[in-house]
Amino acid sequence: MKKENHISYEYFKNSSELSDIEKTLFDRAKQARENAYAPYSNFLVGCAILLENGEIYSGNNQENAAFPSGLCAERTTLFWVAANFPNEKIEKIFVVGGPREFHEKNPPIPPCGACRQSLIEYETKQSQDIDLYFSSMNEEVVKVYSIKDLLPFYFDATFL
Ligand SMILES: O=c1ccn([C@H]2C[C@H](O)[C@@H](CO)O2)c(=O)[nH]1
Ligand SMILES: [Zn+2]
Repeated sequence: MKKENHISYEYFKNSSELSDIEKTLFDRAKQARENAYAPYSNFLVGCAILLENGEIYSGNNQENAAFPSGLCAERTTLFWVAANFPNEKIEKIFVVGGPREFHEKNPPIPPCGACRQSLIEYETKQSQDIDLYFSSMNEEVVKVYSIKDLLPFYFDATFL
């Protein structure tokens, strides 16, 4: 039996199409990207997280001379938020990435597989979907309505 799994997502040609809170998140993620510690890849990523209490927290990728010891912007920010506000639900996450020397053609940067798995953990835990936006510096934005849409057949605690 063949089955299909489709996802819906939103595409913004330019950030001017975003709502005010979305623009704020985009700005915060871009600011955080400036402080990324990425001397090895020169690929800078910023992330901003909106909690249900209205607070916004941001972070960026942190690399290491021992390459696998570094961490992506999404998990750096997510783990800090989860460590400090374990009971606040996450409403929206905005990710902005691209090479240090940015080119107009650089596409929106989606979270890597490991980050998708970590993000799923917290979406499942809070029993509320998270809007995830990802963009490049050229202002094109993709929005998905749940982390689950980025990770079909995801593994979570229900299997344990
Ligand atoms: O969505 C992504 C993709 C990559 N990176 C980081 C990891 C590494 O530091 C650099 C190059 O992969 O970008 C992120 O932070 N988030
Ligand atoms: Zn990642």
